[in-house]
Amino acid sequence: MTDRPETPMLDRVQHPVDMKPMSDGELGQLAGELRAETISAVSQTGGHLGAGLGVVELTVALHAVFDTPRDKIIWDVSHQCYPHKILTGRRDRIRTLRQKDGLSGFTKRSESPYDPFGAAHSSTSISAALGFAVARDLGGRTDEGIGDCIAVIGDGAISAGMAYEAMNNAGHLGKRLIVILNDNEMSIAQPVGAMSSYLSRLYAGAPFQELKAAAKGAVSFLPEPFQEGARRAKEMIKGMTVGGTLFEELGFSYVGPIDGHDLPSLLSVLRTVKARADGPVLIHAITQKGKGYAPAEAASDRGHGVGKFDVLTGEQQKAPSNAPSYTKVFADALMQEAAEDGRIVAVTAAMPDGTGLKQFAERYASRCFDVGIAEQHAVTFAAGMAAGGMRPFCAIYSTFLQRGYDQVVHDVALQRLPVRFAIDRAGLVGADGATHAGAFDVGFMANLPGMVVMAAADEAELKHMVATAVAYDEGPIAFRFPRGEGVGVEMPERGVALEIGKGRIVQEGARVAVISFGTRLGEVQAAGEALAAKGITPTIADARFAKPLDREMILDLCARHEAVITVEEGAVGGFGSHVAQLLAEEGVFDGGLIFRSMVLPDTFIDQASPRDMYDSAAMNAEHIEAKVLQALGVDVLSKRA
Ligand SMILES: Cc1ncc(C[n+]2csc(CCOP(=O)(O)OP(=O)(O)O)c2C)c(N)n1
Ligand SMILES: CC(=O)[C@@H](O)[C@H](O)COP(=O)(O)O
Ligand SMILES: [Mg+2]
Repeated sequence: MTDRPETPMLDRVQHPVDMKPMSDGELGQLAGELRAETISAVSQTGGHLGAGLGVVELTVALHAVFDTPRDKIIWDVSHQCYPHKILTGRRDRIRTLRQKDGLSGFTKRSESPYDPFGAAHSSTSISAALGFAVARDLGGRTDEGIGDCIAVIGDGAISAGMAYEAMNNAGHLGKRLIVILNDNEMSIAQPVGAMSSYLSRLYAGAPFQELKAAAKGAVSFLPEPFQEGARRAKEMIKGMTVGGTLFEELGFSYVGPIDGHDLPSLLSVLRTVKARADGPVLIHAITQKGKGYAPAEAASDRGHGVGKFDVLTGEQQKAPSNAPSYTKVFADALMQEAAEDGRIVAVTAAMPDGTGLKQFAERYASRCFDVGIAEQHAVTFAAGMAAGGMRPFCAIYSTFLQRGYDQVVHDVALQRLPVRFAIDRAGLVGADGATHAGAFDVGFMANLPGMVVMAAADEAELKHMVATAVAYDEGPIAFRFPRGEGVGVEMPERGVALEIGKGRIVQEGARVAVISFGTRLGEVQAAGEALAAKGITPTIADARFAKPLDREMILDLCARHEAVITVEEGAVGGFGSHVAQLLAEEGVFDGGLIFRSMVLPDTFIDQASPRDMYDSAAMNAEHIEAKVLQALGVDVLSKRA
């Protein structure tokens, strides 16, 4: 396979309508070329490879049978959408995936009418598709009209509660709705949980379709050649189980399992379902993540997320690294603490690799819990363990913790339970873009009574914060840290518990104090050096805590400086807002203090490198320098001249 494959059939497709005249044989050729083009594109951009490769045939079949964009295909998580993007007018930009000003790595309404619903967090597709179906039936309008509503959801994503809430509602409403369960027996890591085992049992050991094509309701949907087999299957299933599949009990017609790489079968089933469905239907397609690209098929994560790679060898480019990642520092520190304290347990919601807990699980199997994509449950489960005398660490990305917020409020904070929240991917994360930005956690955690909220300025601080969280049993405590590698500071042998609510002065200066919360500290220091060359030496402090604030330190800094500036990697409502509240309450503004707060702008920032994203947020060293000069009334332009 070359970097730019020959794609004569794919070259004929600008939009799905160009597939309509193709024969089934030509569609088969198209699928092969689409797979090659996907591999070629991702080799140049990096990104989510395995999931897209697993749905190539499904993507072709869906666009061949249905009439998008009138019919709505809603991809769950949508990390598998690259082949869909190639077929829907975006092939010319597919090599800009996940880059600044390029295509998003996920579906996005503003990008294309073929993306009727944006996603990136999982398990939303059935709810959204049902919403479209109800809108359709109530006479709602979109520019393209509304036809069939199709949710494509993975076996990992269907483990989340929201999917069941949606199926419960869909079964009750009885609207025509198509759900395709793309079952590749993989989440990012190995799938976990009873639902995963149930799905395996639905097809384990059985040939596709003829044996278990469907139980009762599904038979009528099947193409004629399958019906006799399905009838026989029904008889067999009757003998084996009480009632139908779980999906049928919820009110869906269940079709499957079918081989999701067998294009003729897929086309046949989709055409029949399109022609005959009169209520909710679930099609269970068995696929292979990474299908058709040996290095992805062989990888333990089936090529879930890859860097740029050599197509021929599969070898991925690795950026040189100067320091351990924050994630690794967290996980190592936690394992070190866990060796001394048997009450420490760890929880991840389907992200054992991403949170670093994989190693923890290997060493302390009985004390580490991957609960699947179930952040709400993860939080309350941790709360239960805390109530039961354990010291739970709930390791969740900032963006995914959003989903467990009521549980944080109602189950943890309200009961003052000592759950430790390790909030990874805080701040702007880069290629995953706005959906994955860790922008809001300081705001939504620090406003909760009794919650302690810390941010690590570097990897040594992170180690101390892990130790602080271990030692703190009075109530909930959270610490945040970003994606990517640390700054390379010297690391203590072991973390030391910090005094709760105490910051530190990093550099003494005059006139202006810059108080940093989190890893912008490096940029603040760089700004400090640039300012020193201009004759201004700022005092620099590391707040460590957004809650409780170090009132004494902050008020003292205000008393000793003309201007105070806060800097944080988060949206308004976070650290700076709490400082402003303190200063207002204490009447500090009445004395004429100049105060500025640097936060993320009030907009969702599209994907780019983290540095570029912070540039567009005006939060890099040069922006901090400019903010200091402006606060002090220094005319920046004439100074530069
Ligand atoms: C709410 C939420 N939690 C976690 C994730 C991280 N995540 C992205 S894809 C994925 C696995 C999805 O598995 P599955 O639905 O089976 O899709 P596959 O990758 O196997 O195609 C996870 C855990 C997410 N996107 N959203
Ligand atoms: C699609 C998704 O949500 C994850 O795959 C995410 O892209 C992982 O991000 P990290 O690379 O930061 O772990
Ligand atoms: Mg899967």
